[in-house]
Parts: sequence; C-alpha cells; structure tokens
Amino acid sequence: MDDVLEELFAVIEARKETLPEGSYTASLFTHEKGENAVLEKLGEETTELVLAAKDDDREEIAHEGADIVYHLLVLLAMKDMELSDLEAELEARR
Ligand SMILES: N=c1c2ncn([C@@H]3O[C@H](COP(=O)(O)OP(=O)(O)OP(=O)(O)O)[C@@H](O)[C@H]3O)c2ncn1[C@@H]1O[C@H](COP(=O)(O)O)[C@@H](O)[C@H]1O
Repeated sequence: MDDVLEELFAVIEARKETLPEGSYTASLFTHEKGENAVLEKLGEETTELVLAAKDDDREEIAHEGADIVYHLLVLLAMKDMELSDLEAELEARR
C-alpha cells in the first residue's frame, strides 16, 4: 500500500510540474479545473462512498475509496504538502 501511494504521489507531483496535455491530473492543476474541482470531486465521491457502504457494495466501496485517496493526494500536492505530512499525522495517532 505504501509503495502504491508513494508511486502515485510521485506521478501526481510530476504531472503538476510538467502539465502534460491530455492528463486529467494535470488539468486539475490548471485554471481549467483547479482546487474547486478537486474539492467538488471529494464531496461527490464521499457521498458515493456512503451510498456504497449502505448498499454493502464492496466493489463500489473500493472504487470510491480509491477515487477519494487519489483526489486527496492531488489536494496535498496542490497545497505543496508531502505524503509524509499525512503519514506523520497517522503515525502520531498510534
Ligand atoms: N488514480 C487516478 C484516478 N482516479 C480517478 N481519476 C479520474 O478522476 C476523474 C473523476 O472520477 P469519477 O469516478 O468521478 O469519474 P467520472 O464520473 O467518469 O468523472 P467525470 O466524467 O465526472 O470527470 C475521472 O476522469 C477519472 O479518470 C484518476 N485519474 C488518474 N489517476 C492516476 O493518475 C495517474 C496519471 O494519470 P493522468 O491523469 O492521465 O495523468 C494514472 O496513471 C492513475 O494512476
């Protein structure tokens, strides 16, 4: 899990840096979409996750959960934060 998150975060940071054409991730870092689009997605996906949980739909829970994690990592990159900021917070709670 750690590796997947680290790799995904590295890809997101690279998209932020190079803004390649045709990349959804890159579009989130431009005026085309921006922070509001990320926050909107997080809101929508959280509602979808709640509905999936109510339906006991495990496949959908995993799908929506992954969408949320991805957009959360985009938000961290947008705020010039690191994955370690999230990890430090989780570690501190153990
Ligand atoms: N993990 C993701 C990921 N999760 C979700 N999404 C995109 O997030 C968008 C919104 O997800 P939704 O589930 O709401 O999908 P939807 O309802 O079809 O979306 P809309 O039509 O409303 O945009 C979709 O366009 C998805 O493609 C992602 N896009 C990219 N990644 C990762 O980012 C990497 C870089 O991808 P690029 O964005 O192509 O650079 C990829 O290799 C993946 O690892």
